[in-house]
Amino acid sequence: TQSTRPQRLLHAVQKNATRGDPRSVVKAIDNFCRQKEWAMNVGDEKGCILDSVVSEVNPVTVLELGTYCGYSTVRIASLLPPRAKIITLEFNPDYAKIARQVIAWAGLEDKIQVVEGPSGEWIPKMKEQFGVKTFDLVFLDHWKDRYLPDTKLLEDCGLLRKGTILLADNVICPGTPDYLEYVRNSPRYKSQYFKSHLEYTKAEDGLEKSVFLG
Ligand SMILES: Cc1cc(-c2n[nH]c(CCNC(=O)c3cc(-c4ccc(F)cc4)cc(O)c3O)n2)ccn1
Ligand SMILES: [Mg+2]
Repeated sequence: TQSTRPQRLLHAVQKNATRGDPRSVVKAIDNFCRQKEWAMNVGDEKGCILDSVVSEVNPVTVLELGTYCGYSTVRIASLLPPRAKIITLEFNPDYAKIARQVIAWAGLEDKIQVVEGPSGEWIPKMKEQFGVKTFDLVFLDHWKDRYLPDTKLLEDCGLLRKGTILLADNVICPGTPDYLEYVRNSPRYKSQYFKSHLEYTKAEDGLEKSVFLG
């Protein structure tokens, strides 16, 4: 039977990356997506902006919304201090299966928990299920129409603290206009736009970094 794109991406990792070497996993995925098939990873250009924000925040507890094949999960986890953890939510079970294998190839399974299911259902369970108090960093990279409702849900569930950083992918392409309007106009956030390009293309896209002011 025909393989899927995530399966072909995983095979490219297993063929070209070194086990236990997260940076080689990231490079193998970027090469596959640039030379063979486009895929919706944050990519290397926006990935460097992600790296700089993660290094600046030095988070202990990270929430990622939208795992896909685990590219940004591996990118973030490779920069975290030893006892830091990432919880990453993925809606599609086939993507989650691939992501777990990419994460294992990078040797980062101890830092990462892949959770399957819709963000709207899992966010209210974070405290009781995973013993989370508040998140230091939230990377929004899931369904674009869920960025705003899920940000409000995170606020209402007390999962954000003064200084929590929200970093949102795709705020231009595919675009998240209602989310942008909210974080740029709400007195509870200080926002900054990092102009870049849609992964592996010349189309404009960017990341929006927003600090929750409490
Ligand atoms: C827990 C939970 C998780 C999810 C969830 N899990 N996985 C995702 C993936 C979402 N990501 C995207 O759709 C996406 C799309 C594009 C794109 C596509 C086509 C184009 F032409 C141009 C750009 C580019 C990107 O960078 C993207 O990130 N959502 C959903 C709900 N609840
Ligand atoms: Mg994205």
